[in-house]
Amino acid sequence: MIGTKLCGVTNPAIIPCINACMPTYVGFMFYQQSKRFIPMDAARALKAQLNPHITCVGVFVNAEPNTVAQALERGVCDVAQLHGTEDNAYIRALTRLTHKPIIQAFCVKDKNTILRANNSIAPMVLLDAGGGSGTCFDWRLLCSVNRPYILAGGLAPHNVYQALCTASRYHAPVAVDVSSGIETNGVKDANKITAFMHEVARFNHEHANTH
Ligand SMILES: O=C(O)c1ccccc1NCC(=O)[C@H](O)[C@H](O)COP(=O)(O)O
Repeated sequence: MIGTKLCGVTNPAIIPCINACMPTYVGFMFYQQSKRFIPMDAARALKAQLNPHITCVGVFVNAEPNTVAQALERGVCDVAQLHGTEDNAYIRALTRLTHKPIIQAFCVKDKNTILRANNSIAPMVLLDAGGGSGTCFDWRLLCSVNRPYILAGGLAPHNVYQALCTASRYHAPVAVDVSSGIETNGVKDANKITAFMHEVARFNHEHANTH
């Protein structure tokens, strides 16, 4: 079963739709320069309204390890996604402060990015095109992946099924991540969320015995 991560949630009005769809993860952007930035107090309030079986991911860009560890330890989020230039030394420093799960994001440009992701000491990597940009990378590069990963970057209801078909020829992701593709005019859109989740469920149903 391939999971789902709905990223950049800021609006309490979308929570009933998310609870009805039951994604694996919901992402909160704690990077102030992001147009999807949400303060930690507001994220905590949204988390309290989410079904407790949904895992909340805090997205950070080159934040101080202490800031990330505190958000995890105080329960603002369950998992930290590192979306800047954090390296293995940073991850070692963070894991001295917290044992909570970490996802390291990579903006895939070429095969070299995939090789760097393969060598990450983070328990999970997210392969993206550019943070929240709505653009895809060349999915054929996934032929070089040799570890569990989350697929991101320009996914949307119209292309997520095809992305999963292409990725699964090489190495299926554990989950797909989406942000821009479930928005209309910068706001999360219940119809697009439902359509995205439906497409992933369709793939899972049709490939039930192959992953
Ligand atoms: O979403 C942002 O604004 C963002 C800004 C800076 C770094 C990361 C950001 N998003 C992280 C995510 O996990 C997005 O879901 C991922 O990049 C995919 O975004 P999209 O291509 O828009 O689906």
